[in-house]
Amino acid sequence: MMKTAVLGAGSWGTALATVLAEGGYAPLLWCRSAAVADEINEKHTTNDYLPGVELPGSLRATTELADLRDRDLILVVTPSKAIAEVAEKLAAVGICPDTVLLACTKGIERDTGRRMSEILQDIFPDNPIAVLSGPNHAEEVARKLPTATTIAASDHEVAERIQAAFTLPWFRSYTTTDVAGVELGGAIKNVFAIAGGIVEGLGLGDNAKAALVTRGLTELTRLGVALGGDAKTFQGLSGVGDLVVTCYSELSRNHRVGRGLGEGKSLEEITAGMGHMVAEGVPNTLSIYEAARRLEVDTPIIDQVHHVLYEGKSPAEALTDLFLREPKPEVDDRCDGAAT
Ligand SMILES: NC(=O)C1=CN([C@@H]2O[C@H](COP(=O)(O)OP(=O)(O)OC[C@H]3O[C@@H](n4cnc5c(N)ncnc54)[C@H](O)[C@@H]3O)[C@@H](O)[C@H]2O)C=CC1
Ligand SMILES: O=C(CO)COP(=O)(O)O
Repeated sequence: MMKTAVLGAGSWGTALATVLAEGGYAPLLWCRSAAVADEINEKHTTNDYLPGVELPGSLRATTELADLRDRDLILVVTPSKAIAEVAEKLAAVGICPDTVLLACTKGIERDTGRRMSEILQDIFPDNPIAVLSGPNHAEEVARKLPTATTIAASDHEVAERIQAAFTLPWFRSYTTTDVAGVELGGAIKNVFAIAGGIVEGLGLGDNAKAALVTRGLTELTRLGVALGGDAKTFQGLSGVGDLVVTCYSELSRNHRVGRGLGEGKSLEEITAGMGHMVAEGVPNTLSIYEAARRLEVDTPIIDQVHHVLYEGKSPAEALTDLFLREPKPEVDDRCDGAAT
């Protein structure tokens, strides 16, 4: 059986560690904080991240990166802004060349536009790199509520090995070789999750939400294909699946950011109230907006979320500007029937 570890003990890293533990993989969870590691080892809880959840006894925590040296599979689940720094530290302690690194963080690096798996591949050029992403709220996974996800690796055999570790009566995983598509869906949907929250905060109703999700999928696909993903992948769990779950769910931190903005709160006020929790859509809106501008892809909803977050535009004005754009057909015949 593979020896496993998880790098990053926030809600998602810990929830994924519970899946591995339930499958008999006895994961080692690397925590930045000694207090979090002690709580996990002594009480089998992590009340700041997954309150009310009893963690499996076979899940052990450590603060020593060197303890991860002998692992066959390492899940990387820090926030996107920390992934390069933590991965560099792991590289400095050294891991085996055949250790598989599985990126579970959702985001795109600003300035370089690198996906999380590309950051890992640059730091670990000889190691196999894979990605896990889907409609997966940590709080539900940790409570063993039925969940499906996607595992991507350019080498299908690697994806299948990981899939075996993520197959339980309540956790199902699917494989693909479209690494870019899976990662891009998870990162880009964060921006639409903020927009979904804005729709709720403004009290705009269900028609508006359906329009956002549908037009959002068109926009996500258009940008995702331009950035190297396969259009079919965006119809799957890591694309439309994740878009729907975060646009509709109160569990989504990005959704909560958007709702606060719609209710008239400032971004600073909202993020201060979220404590240690990351809403990746906040930095991701910048990196994704900038990537779209570099490629000259039309992204009207992403543009408006950017203007609300970073240019002080009011959500109501952003909505009016979206609706009063030049009228156009829903499907553009000039583009082989692709939605415009
Ligand atoms: N929470 C969820 O339901 C899901 C989260 N994700 C993604 O997983 C990633 C991690 O999110 P969560 O676990 O939810 O985070 P979280 O908001 O629960 O906690 C953040 C974690 O990151 C750690 N951290 C912050 N800065 C760090 C640094 N510089 N070095 C090392 N660790 C650092 C904190 O100590 C904490 O453990 C994000 O990219 C998120 O989008 C993906 C799917 C589901
Ligand atoms: O990605 C997620 C669910 O699939 C978690 O969403 P948030 O980061 O918005 O909480």
